[in-house]
Amino acid sequence: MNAARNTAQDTADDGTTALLETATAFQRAQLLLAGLDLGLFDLLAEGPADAATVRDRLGLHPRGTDDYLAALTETGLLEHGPGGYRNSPAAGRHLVRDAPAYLGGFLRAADQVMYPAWGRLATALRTGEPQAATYSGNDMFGQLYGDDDKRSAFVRMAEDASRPLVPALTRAFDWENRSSVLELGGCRGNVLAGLVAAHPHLTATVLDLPALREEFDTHMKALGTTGRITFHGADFFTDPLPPADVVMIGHCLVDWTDEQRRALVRAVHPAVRPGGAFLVWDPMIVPGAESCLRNLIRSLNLQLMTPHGTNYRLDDLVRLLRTTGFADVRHRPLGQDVTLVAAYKTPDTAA
Ligand SMILES: C[S@@+](CC[C@H](N)C(=O)[O-])C[C@H]1O[C@@H](n2cnc3c(N)ncnc32)[C@H](O)[C@@H]1O
Repeated sequence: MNAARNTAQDTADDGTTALLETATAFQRAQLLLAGLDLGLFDLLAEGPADAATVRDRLGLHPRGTDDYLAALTETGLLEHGPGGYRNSPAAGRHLVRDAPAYLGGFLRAADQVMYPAWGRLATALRTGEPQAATYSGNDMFGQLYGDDDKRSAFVRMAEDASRPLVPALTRAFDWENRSSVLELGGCRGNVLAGLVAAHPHLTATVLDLPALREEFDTHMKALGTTGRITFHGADFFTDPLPPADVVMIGHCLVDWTDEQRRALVRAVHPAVRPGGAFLVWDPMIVPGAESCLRNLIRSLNLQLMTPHGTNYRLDDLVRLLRTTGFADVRHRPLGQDVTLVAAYKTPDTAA
């Protein structure tokens, strides 16, 4: 055997390095998730600390602490200077409890629910069965919402995923010329709260399962928006949908099968007032787009996490909206790999 063939250069060039990095990507994920679990980023939000202080304050064993902090520094999540370790700006914004853009709800779900389920991807691919340990059977929302901790964890995860989209959503549509908006699956009203803050003339309604009413009331109180947004407790598959100029649904159609998506879109059409619009935002699969791999992975995540969910193709949704009777369908990227689709209904000219 030629020893020169074993150089790092050779193995990198034949794809070994990239392949091994992919195979061990869970190790990098745990660098971040363990920091969250340990409270490291909260500690460093108080001020810089050296390794000994971190060890003492978090009760860590000396064996791994130095390497761990050095590794987090290499990832860019920590910075190291004269005062010791400190959070990077991104860690300070997103990994510190009480920071406005804290992503702990999503990251804890990633750690505690998604991470173990991804270890069973092969089983899911063989059986088609979800692998989340948080519910069983088909009534996912019924089971999650029947347990205070699971409901709270789910709601926070969902909000962390949609919160970064709100500023773009307030700008990506002509809200000024509409007066009412109904959000289907609008959860605790977090997205609508951002929307009405930017467009105070809007009359806004969240339609979501009745089990979320209390969460909604508490959240509106916390945001200081009580009375500004109405909660309509209903099942969007079986109950009548109240009419609005704009009906909106986000991070939601992905939870269902193609057949359920078709049924929901058909139910929405009569609820959109003439001249109004139906807005859908989701991490849709757009072949050839830079987001394609990430959204295919998100689709597999939905297959692990939900009884029915998959991401769907943008083209399929556009076709469905046109065949349902929407006159004009447009789309644009919203950020975070999410596409916003706006389907317009023709104005009523009979009057
Ligand atoms: C993934 S969450 C998205 C929440 C919100 N749109 C966001 O992006 O933050 C899906 C939402 O759909 C709601 N939902 C699920 N099934 C529903 C049904 N049959 N009728 C009404 N809402 C439903 C859930 O309660 C949940 O709030």
